[in-house]
Amino acid sequence: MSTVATNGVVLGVKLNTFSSKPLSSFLGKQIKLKPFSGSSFSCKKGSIFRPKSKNLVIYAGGGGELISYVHDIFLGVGVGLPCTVMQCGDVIYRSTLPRSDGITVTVPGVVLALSVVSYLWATPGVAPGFFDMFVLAFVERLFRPTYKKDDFVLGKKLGEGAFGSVYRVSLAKRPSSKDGDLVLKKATEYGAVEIWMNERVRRACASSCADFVYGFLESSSKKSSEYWLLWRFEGESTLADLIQSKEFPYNVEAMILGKVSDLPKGIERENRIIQTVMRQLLFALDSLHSTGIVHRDIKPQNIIFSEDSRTFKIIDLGAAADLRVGINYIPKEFLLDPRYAAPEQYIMSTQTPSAPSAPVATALSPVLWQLNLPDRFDIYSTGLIFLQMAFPGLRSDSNLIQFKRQLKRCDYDLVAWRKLVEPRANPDIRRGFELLDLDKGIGWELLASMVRYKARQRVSAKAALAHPYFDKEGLLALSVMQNLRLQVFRATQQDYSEAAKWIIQLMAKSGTKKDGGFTEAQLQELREIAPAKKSKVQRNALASALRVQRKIVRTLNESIGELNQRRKSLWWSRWIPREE
Ligand SMILES: Nc1ncnc2c1ncn2[C@@H]1O[C@H](COP(=O)(O)OP(=O)(O)OP(=O)(O)O)[C@@H](O)[C@H]1O
Repeated sequence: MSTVATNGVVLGVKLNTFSSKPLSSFLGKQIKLKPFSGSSFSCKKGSIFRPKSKNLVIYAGGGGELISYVHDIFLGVGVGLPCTVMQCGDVIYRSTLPRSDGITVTVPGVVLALSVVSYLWATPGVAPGFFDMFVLAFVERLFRPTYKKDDFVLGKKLGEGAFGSVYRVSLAKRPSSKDGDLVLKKATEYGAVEIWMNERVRRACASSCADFVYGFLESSSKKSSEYWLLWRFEGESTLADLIQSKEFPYNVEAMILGKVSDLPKGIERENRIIQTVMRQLLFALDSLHSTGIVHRDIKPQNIIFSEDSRTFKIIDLGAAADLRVGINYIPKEFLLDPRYAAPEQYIMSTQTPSAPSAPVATALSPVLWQLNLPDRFDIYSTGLIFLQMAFPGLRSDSNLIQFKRQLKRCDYDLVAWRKLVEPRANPDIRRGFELLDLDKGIGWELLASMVRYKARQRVSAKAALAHPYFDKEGLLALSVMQNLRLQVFRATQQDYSEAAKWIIQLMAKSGTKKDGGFTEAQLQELREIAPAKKSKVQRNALASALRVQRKIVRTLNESIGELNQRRKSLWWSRWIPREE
């Protein structure tokens, strides 16, 4: 396919009416054609074309094929590939061409357009990200109120972490406002990341996280510069405070519903309350993940109850990673809370190179997201919160850590853990299993799909929200569609490694040419079975070599990550306002 409006080598010319030059002088010459009006005209290679204003008939072909191919592809989107939508014959005369009467929709065109749109909108969303960064963020900056250090009157200290202190504050200019209707965090480290994440969240899914007001770099103090972050005061209690109370979950019921339920106290009522908390949590997480942010520090201490909206919201985005542009791509080990962290240390495989630059990271983000499923890190932590809500015995730090040790000994298999503890369980543990076993064990099923060793086998926040556990009437009242959904959910939660083994066995015939199938050696490769045991000395040498190799790869990855981090911090920290 070639477009005559591009440059090319003249393959043949034919005098039509009049020409002052001999025909042969054009042959094999590199010529430059000026695009004529409506230059989107194209035709098959070798076909003859007669420009209106010239007397030459030119065989199109030669150079410029690549440009014209790209040109044709773009023309093809939604319009159809040129010669499939134009009635191009072998010999085309412009005057005989049908006049284009708008866009002609073709199947390949629609498929191509849909594929491009789905890629651009797939999590974490390249296209919405582009709009967010270059339009929404810009417009927001024009209209948002700005603050500086002297605008605040500090109140009570709410918390002090390793990376900053948090205070209730009020505005100095508005003495009438109730003391402390704002929360201020003075962050020494990770403040810039937190400002970035909070601004992204405010634009994309404001209801998921605490209501962020403003963040800036305050460098006027004698100490090293600090990032100041400002939120609206959401409420007094975090989920950690609430679950530590003996009254949990009844203390949450009144807060969420605004009244106390008439139902008698018991596991059914408790289950309802826990369901509501889990639904709110998963909803917040789903919104966060849909916009490409992974929190990485989900724990009851970072879930605040918003008194205004009567919902639980997420706070503390200092350890979050923005997978849309690759900020905080490689996590810092010490940021992860060992009590709630998933077994994998990294949200992205260490084989995934650190994103080289924001545009490349953005363009690749849907692929990297699907390859690594980084959101499942938060799902594991949320599963542990679910577990703590169901089992009061696991609410203390020491018991949670002991549970994690037990689970590790059971190869992170929650079903195996249940088999281990249930026979000798105390009444508290037994009550927890009873609660999860309501409605044919639908709560247990959801929990087990969240707390899994392999990230890929964990359910996503969106899929968890669609789980029948959240249907008010319980499993017995499920409609046909809901039952179908449950079956689909169960099918997607299967571990297919056994099925894969079975298929491999089926494929294993004799491995001869006559019977077909794989040879034993080929099967060995497919099963990824370790090669036959080597001698002890050989094995030791091999193991040491592998260890060294892995260490080198890990160190390289981490250093590249660090370097990129520093390089990247240059571009995105320009978005963070500084105090004037
Ligand atoms: N928007 C808010 N409304 C009400 N309270 C808040 C808000 N944000 C934070 N807090 C309170 O401040 C405390 C500390 O907040 P945050 O976890 O963000 O700080 P941090 O310095 O990262 O703490 P840590 O290092 O302990 O995690 C929270 O536990 C919560 O009680």
